[in-house]
Amino acid sequence: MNRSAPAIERNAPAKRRRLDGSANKTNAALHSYRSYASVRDQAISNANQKKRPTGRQGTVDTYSKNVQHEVSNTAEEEEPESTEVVCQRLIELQAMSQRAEQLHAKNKEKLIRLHERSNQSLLKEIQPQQAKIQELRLELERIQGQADSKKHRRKQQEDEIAAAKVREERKSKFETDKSFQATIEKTAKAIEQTKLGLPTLSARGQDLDKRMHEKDMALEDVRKRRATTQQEIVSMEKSLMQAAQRRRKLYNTIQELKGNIRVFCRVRPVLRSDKSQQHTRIRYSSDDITDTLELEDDISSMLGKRTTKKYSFTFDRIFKPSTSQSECYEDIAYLVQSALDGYSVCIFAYGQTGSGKTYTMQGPSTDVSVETAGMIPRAIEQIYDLIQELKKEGWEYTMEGQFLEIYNETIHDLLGDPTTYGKVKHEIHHGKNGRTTVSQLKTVHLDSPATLHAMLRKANFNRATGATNMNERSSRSHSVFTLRLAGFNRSAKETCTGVLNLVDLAGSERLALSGATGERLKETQAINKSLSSLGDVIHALNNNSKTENNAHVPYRNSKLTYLLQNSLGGTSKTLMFVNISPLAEHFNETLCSLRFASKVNACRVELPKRLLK
Ligand SMILES: Nc1ncnc2c1ncn2[C@@H]1O[C@H](COP(=O)(O)OP(=O)(O)OP(=O)(O)O)[C@@H](O)[C@H]1O
Repeated sequence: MNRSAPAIERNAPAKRRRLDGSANKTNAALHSYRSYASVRDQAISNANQKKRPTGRQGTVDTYSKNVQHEVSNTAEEEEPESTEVVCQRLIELQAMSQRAEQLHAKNKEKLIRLHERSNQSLLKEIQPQQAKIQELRLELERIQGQADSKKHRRKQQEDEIAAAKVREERKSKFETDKSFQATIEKTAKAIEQTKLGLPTLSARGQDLDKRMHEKDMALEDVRKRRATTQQEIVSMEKSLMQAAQRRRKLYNTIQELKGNIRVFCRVRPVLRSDKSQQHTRIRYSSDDITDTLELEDDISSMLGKRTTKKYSFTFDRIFKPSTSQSECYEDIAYLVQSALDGYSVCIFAYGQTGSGKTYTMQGPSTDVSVETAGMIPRAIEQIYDLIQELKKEGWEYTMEGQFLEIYNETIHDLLGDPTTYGKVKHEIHHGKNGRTTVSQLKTVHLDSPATLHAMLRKANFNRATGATNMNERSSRSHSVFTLRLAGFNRSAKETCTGVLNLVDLAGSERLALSGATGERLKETQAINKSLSSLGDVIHALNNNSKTENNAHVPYRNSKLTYLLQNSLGGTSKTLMFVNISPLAEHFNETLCSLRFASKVNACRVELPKRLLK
């Protein structure tokens, strides 16, 4: 309705214009007819005036003439007509006039009707529009009214909210004030009560203080008793340790008396650089005297049944992967002391490549520190310290070091000129006094730890010469560090000489290496020869100890066994480190090394004797 109302309003003027047009046309026709009728009426009236002065007949004639004259004047100048014609004409004119009048009236009536009709239709058309307009107006007014009432309501609400806010603020202020007042009152009451209870509290406080003091005293007493107990525990632990040490020493002495070569086993940790991180399952156990390790291996039978096979080995000491260099050294320190006491001591490391022989003997190839230093630097350090101690008892010591390498069954002087390798022949001699010497070896006088470190650096450098890398060369040759100690006690007129041999053997897995050619084949054959000779020597020594025979021991079969003759079967104090890898992929090689070490452990050698000059 709202949308159609303006349309109707828009169309109304056009319709009005159309109706006005037709009314105008009728008016124009009426106007022209009226002009014509007025001219005619004027003529007739003129004619009548002219006729009136005379008699009736004369009047008519005059009138006719005048009319004729007037008509001719009015229309055109015509020929004078007869009265009859004029009358006739007049009658005609009158008839015409009547007809015109009638037409006029008719037209007028028609026009009026037309007007009325058009007005009515207009009215009809306008009426609904007006009604709509009215409706719209009413709607507008209603909406306006609603808007106004809403506005009014909103205003009222706003006013109410503002009033409520004011009320709320007043209320909260009032409540805050009230609660504040209540708190003040409460606090005042509490203060009052506290004041009243103060004497009781102070009495209770004193009582508490007294009890606290008593408890403190009791605690102190307990502390004292605990400290005493702890001291007792420490001293008991100490005496237990001492007892264990004594038992071990005793055991060592028994072993020495029996002539056994002692064996220490060391398991290296899994390294980040190891390709496979899967390790062998190893169980460790120990009693007061020996340590045992048990390797576990899962075996599948032909029928697919899986069983776990265990391999158990007992050695004098077993060092777990977590054992530090210093812990390892603690157990060989007494041997180093023996070298100062005039014994020949030999410590050698056996194991496959990468099992930690060089690490044990010297320390890591990089980042050597006080913690990671191996057995050689620690031994020298200890010897220096002991020499200082023994000075107080009148002993003067000198130390000399030699470092050789057995590579392809040839001895190289690691402290000499590497360009002369293979050109200089080094001979091994065993003296009657149990001393072994090698000819043409450079001897370094070790008067300070610094000279020792310089010597080790030079030996390592020479060992690396000609090899693709040091680790490779170290696994393909045996290295022997010899420390000779000569002591003289001026006041006691006593002398003593000791020897400490520290041997890092070639990788034992090389024994199984096959398919090598050229230089590698030669190396493999040489390592095979020396390590299998070592095995043969151990085997023969074992047999001798079992049968109590003194059968031939094939020391001369390799440079290594010949060099170590006095250490293996002689009067030396010998200790072997069997280094093993923790990795599952090296399980078989580990097993071989442990079996070999067990045989070495069972070997009986001659009783150690002090070396004489
Ligand atoms: N107990 C250990 N703690 C930490 N790292 C070790 C330990 N034992 C060995 N390693 C590391 O394992 C790697 C191999 O050790 P090492 O070179 O001593 O073996 P190796 O048996 O002497 O080998 P090769 O026969 O080739 O001379 C080195 O990187 C070494 O630093």
